[in-house]
Amino acid sequence: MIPTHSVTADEYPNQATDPISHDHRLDKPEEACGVFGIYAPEQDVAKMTYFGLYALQHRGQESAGIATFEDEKVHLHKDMGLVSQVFNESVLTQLPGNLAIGHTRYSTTGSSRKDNAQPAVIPTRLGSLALAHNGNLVNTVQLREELVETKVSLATTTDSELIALVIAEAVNAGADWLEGASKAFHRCQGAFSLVIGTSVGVMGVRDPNGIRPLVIGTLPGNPVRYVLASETCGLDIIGAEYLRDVEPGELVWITEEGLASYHWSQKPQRKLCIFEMIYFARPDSIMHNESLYSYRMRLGKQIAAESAVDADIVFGVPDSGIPAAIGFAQSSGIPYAEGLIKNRYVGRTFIQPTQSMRESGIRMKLNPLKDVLAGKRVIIVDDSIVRGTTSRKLVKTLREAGVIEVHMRISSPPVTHPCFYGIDTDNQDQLIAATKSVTEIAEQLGVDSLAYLSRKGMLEATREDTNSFCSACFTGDYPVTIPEQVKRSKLILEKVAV
Ligand SMILES: O=P(O)(O)OC[C@H]1O[C@H](OP(=O)(O)OP(=O)(O)O)[C@H](O)[C@@H]1O
Ligand SMILES: NC(=O)CC[C@H](N)C(=O)O
Ligand code: SF4
Ligand SMILES: [Mg+2]
Repeated sequence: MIPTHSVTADEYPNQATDPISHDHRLDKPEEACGVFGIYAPEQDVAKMTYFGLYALQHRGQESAGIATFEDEKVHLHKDMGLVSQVFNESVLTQLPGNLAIGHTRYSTTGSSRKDNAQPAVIPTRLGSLALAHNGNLVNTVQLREELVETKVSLATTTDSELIALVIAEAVNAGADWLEGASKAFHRCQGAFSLVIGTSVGVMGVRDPNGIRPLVIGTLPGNPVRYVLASETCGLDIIGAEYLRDVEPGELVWITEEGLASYHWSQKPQRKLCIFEMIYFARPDSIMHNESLYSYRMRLGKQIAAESAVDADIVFGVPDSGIPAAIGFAQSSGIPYAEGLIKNRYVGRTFIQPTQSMRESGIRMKLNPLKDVLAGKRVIIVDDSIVRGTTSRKLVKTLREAGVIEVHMRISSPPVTHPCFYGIDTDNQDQLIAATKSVTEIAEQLGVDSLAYLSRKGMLEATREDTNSFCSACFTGDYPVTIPEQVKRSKLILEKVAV
């Protein structure tokens, strides 16, 4: 267990100790986070938040934190590590309150260190606010400059703290919580699904495009109490029932009076991240009234229809490639088998911060079943190829295990563009499909054949309006304009207008 300590909001540092220029990971997105919020005075809100974060652990594994509000008093505990390492029974008992918010982080703006862990707690004229953010702003530099100009001191190098500070600025200028928050959101550009705690209640907010998910649940009992979570798996774990999504451009305000809804943005236009559906969110989470497991199975069926090939067995790359592989097997009639066994104690390799950690992580994580594979023609299905690290290693491993033909099928299109909204698909020059054709990638990976899913197949399989998704990492068509200087940091191969 990692030793932890609890701090009150008053002890929270408010001096900038990590100037922007010293932070090598500023504006270098890596992943998306998990957020959770609950208003339930009759419950142990810290413990409920702990369980909610536990279910959202796949969204961020660097740090975790919980803030509870006990009337005017804020209790905050956060540290580096997994939820199970940061919290234990005795820490949780030091977090009493009527309401709580929580966060699991994968840093996207600001380095991975304790000061940058969330929730961010900021004092205001109306008392403290605590904020947990999933997403990534694209106007961080501009916001930071505006705040520095008004002599606001920064305690962290995250974009999330800036959101909290602009809310505080509006509140300190005389606005109430709701006015202050909606004023502040107009200054933020990019992806933000937020859960905000105050002494009065909990807010749930989504940016006008609803790029990152955020759902509302209800707890059984009288009066009805409300819960917010990044995904429905965060509701299931505490026995809350899924009510609905927070809508793009919506603010829900959960207090003793119940839940009130406000539409703070005049121009909401839904652009949910399609990568959440393909890979990032948990397969047991519900989006559009069905599990992502079902959507991913349909993707597998679709790629089987688009790129059939003869083989002896089909298997998926654990974990996230499995539903699509099952769909492929069902549709093609080729038997599904397990070809790789995953060491369940190794997490997501895609989200490791360095390439060498990713490389060693894959070997530790996946081991071939030689007796199943030897002498076979195999179809291996994965949800995505980003840098190509996983596939390159796996093909080598399969050949060593005696496989005679490797046919790789990917249940998404080639990733050609970086993400600026909170998932680390890396700089453009690191994306294998940004510089190579499918034939060249197949050669580099050493497969007998390689096929990706079509963009049309990916979008139509959602059974939703195909315009209601962000799919910029497959197209370069970014729904929220990226400032030129931010573009230049990652769109290395494109001609960026200056
Ligand atoms: O081309 P790459 O850069 O290697 O990235 C793509 C791989 O990373 C992800 O898996 P990961 O192992 O991170 O997580 P999972 O266990 O949820 O599948 C994804 O499912 C691909 O397998
Ligand atoms: N991955 C995320 O959603 C992280 C939120 C925020 N941008 C941070 O870096 O802390
Ligand atoms: S660019 Fe890709 S990963 Fe980023 S939000 Fe859009 S679809 Fe998701
Ligand atoms: Mg994977």
